[in-house]
Order: sequence, then C-alpha cells, then structure tokens
Amino acid sequence: MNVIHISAECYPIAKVGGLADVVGSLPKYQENAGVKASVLMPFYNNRFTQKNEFKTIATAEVSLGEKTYAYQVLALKKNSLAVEVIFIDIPELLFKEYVYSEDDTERFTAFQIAALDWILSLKDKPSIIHCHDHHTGLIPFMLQECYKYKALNQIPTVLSIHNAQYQGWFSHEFIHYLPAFDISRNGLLDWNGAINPLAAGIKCAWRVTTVSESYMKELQKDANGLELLLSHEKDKCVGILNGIDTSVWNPETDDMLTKNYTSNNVQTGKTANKKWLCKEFGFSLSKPLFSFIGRLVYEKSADLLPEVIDSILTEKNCSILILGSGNKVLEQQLEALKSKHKSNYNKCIGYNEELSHRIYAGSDFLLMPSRIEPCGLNQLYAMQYGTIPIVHSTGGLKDTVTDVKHGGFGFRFDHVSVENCLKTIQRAITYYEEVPNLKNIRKTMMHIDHSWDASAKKYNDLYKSLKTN
Ligand SMILES: Nc1ncnc2c1ncn2[C@@H]1O[C@H](COP(=O)(O)OP(=O)(O)O[C@H]2O[C@H](CO)[C@@H](O)[C@H](O)[C@H]2O)[C@@H](O)[C@H]1O
Repeated sequence: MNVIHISAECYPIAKVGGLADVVGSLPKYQENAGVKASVLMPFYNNRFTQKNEFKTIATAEVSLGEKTYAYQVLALKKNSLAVEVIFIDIPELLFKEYVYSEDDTERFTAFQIAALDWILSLKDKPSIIHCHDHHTGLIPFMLQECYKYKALNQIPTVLSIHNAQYQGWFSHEFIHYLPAFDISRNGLLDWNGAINPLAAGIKCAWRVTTVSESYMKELQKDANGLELLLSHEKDKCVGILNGIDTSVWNPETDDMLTKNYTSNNVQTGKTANKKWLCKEFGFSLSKPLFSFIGRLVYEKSADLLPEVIDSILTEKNCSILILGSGNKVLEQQLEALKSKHKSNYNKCIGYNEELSHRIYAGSDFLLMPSRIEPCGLNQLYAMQYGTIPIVHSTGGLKDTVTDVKHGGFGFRFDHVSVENCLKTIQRAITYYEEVPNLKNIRKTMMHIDHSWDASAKKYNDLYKSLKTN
C-alpha cells in the first residue's frame, strides 16, 4: 500500500504552522508502520529550494480557464529527507517566497490540477490520496467528477482538516477553472453561494479526519459555517490526534539548544536554557518565565495578550516572552508594551524556528489560551521539553493536557477571557512558588509518549479499511 500526501506545507521545506509539522513527520512514521508514504507539494522560492538541487521528472501544461501555465514536476537530486517529496513547479503561480498570497485561488487550483494530471500519468498509481486542508480540498471532487480523472476515481481519498476556519472560498464565476465535469453536479462545490473547497472536500472525500477527537465533536457545533455539513457527514469523520516528530523535537538531541537534557537532568538542563533566554531578553532568572509562540490571530486569542501581559506584569512577579507574527495592530500593541515593562516583558515579532526550540526548552510555562485549537502542537512540544502548558480547554488542548488539580501536568481554564487567563497564570505562579521542586511534574510530562507511533498506525488502519482491491 502506498499513500501520497498532497499539501501546501511540509517541514522542513515550507512551514507556516502546524500543518507543515504534520506533513513533514506523519509520512515517516507511516513508513515505519509499513505503509509507503510520499508527499506532493508546490515548489516555492525559499531557502530550501535555493539550497538544494532538483531534477525534472515530467513537464506539462495546466489550463485555468483561458490561461495556460507551463509546469515541471521535480524531485530532489539527493534526498536527505526521510520520505520521498515531489514538487509541482508552476513558476508563474507558485514560485513565491511565502506559502500563501492573494492569488491563492489560481495558485492552489492550478497546483491541484497539475498534481492530479501527474498522478494520472503514473504507471504505479498511489493506493490512497491523502489531502490536507482547503488548499487540496478540490481534489476529492475532481477525482470523483471530472471526466479526465475517471481512471483515478477508484482511489480512496482522505481529507484531513487541520483548521476549518479557512475554507478557500471563491466565486462561482471561476468554476471554469476546473476540468470539465457534469455541471449539474456543481452543488458539490457549493456552500452558501460560493465555491467552498473545504466543503467540497468534506462532501467528496471517502473519509474525513480531524486532528483530535474533541475538535471533531466541536466542529459539529462551530465550524465557521460548515456545522450542518459536518454533522451530516459525521459518520465518515474520525478524530486522530496529531503526534510529534521525536527526531526533531527531542531535548536530548536538539542541536538548537544551549544544553541538551533528558528527564534525569531536567532541572539543570532547563536552567541552562532559561539562562540563555534571560540574557538574550533581559529577564531575571529567578522569576517564572511564561512564553507564547504562535500566529497572532483571533483563534489563538492573541488579541487578549496585550491586556493580559499589562495586567499581570503590573501586579505580579514573573516574566513574559512572545514569539509570533500576524495581525499588524496586535504586533504594534505588543511592541509598544515593551517600553512600559522593560525588565520582565519582551517579544520577537516574526518567525524564528530556532528561537522557538530555545523557548520551549528555557521557559517554565507555555501559554495557549486559544479559542480554537484543532490539535495544537505547541503544548506537545512544551511537555516534551518539560515546560508546563497553560491552556484553554478546547479541541486537542482538552485531549492532551490534564490539570494539576486532577493529578495532571498543566493548567486549564474553561472560558476564554482576560480574567480567566489572569486567574490561571496566578494559579501557576503560586504553584511555582509553593511547589519546591517542579522536577517531578516535568519528569512526568517528559515521559508521556507524544510520538506519531500510535496515530500513524490509526491512519494506516483507516487506509486499509478503504482499500478497494
Ligand atoms: N513565530 C513563530 N516562530 C517559530 N515557530 C512558530 C511561530 N509561530 C508558530 N510556530 C510554530 O508553528 C507550529 C504551530 O503549530 P500549531 O499546531 O500549534 O498551530 P497551527 O495553528 O499553525 O496549526 C493548525 O494545524 C495543526 C496541525 O494539525 C494543529 O495542531 C493546530 O491545532 C491547527 O490550528 C509549531 O511548530 C510552532 O512552534
């Protein structure tokens, strides 16, 4: 059995967020569990593509309405990645520095058509096509409905929803971008009067997965307009919790850290990493350090951060560090707070992979007040590095973090508000001050197996249940 994952992001090639981490790691673990896995993604103009050499394995053209774009299918000359990755290079559309841009309808529609044209040309076809998020949501529809893909329509499709907030909507006036199909079937593309690639994927994929069980249930009540569809299709939906790549996220071997450590020397290891952060960002080593890493958007409750930071630092004895980018007004507010809280607040506005590893290792607590968190990887990385997560009880956060008051290893609160964030941070500060040694809770967290082993097997079993021949 062989699966091809089709995705806009894949770590370490192109990463905006957690989607890249999943597509960069799940296939490796699937291979270990006996299913051959590869990745098909766009060819961007970024550090990875500049630093590596590629060979052309096919050339062709893709049409979007009246326009035609030449493209190549590329593979790495020397593959140092754990799985095979194939690239669709449409220079006029996809070859940009950043993964996403304003013309994503054209970019990702062309990418999906080129991807299927290439699969159609293969002698050995994949046994499963696994799509990720709305950027690849048209694929299950096209396989099922477009005349030219008839030869592929017995290949089972799986669509994973990493984030249902983004759906890739575009107007019906662009329906001619898609290869020919029976137009009376265009209702499959529609949701609320627009072409909705995520909705089309949910309707047409053989199975739909969400990245945690709780998120699957939540989507039936709150899915940015798709609630009805998701409750209607619930029998083909399954929640499979994300894992983490322990060859990348491992404090014992992570070469981005100041000092490597295991659960046996977690205290000294974390202190050495905290010292580096405190020196770099001007904090006192003796105060508990709370960090936030992520996209500065509403789903992550990033809009609450300025008020939370200002209140907590006016009253309490702790330090706060923010790493993220997103909403520009919020970025400015977070910048401005620095002049008021010089010695115990700092921020890095931008994207910095290495710093994120150092923050997971050197912080005492990681803040994740997300309003919506389909799975969340940050809390898993934090726990892997012995850092205590503070989370809103939602989605995957609810499925992976148990509160200390129930014998667990984190702090949870139920409703998102500045007040509840503050109360929970206060609870964590008291815990930090009163529990003489956080070693035990850190050790407990570090011993939990968050690797992909169990979940990769669940995906493989799901594929096997869909096999048609
Ligand atoms: N400024 C920055 N600098 C460096 N690194 C940064 C960064 N901002 C974010 N990151 C990194 O990006 C990743 C974020 O992953 P998450 O899964 O927590 O959220 P995201 O919303 O992107 O993913 C969506 O998809 C994933 C995967 O399914 C789900 O877990 C999640 O709930 C869903 O919202 C982590 O690796 C984090 O360290």
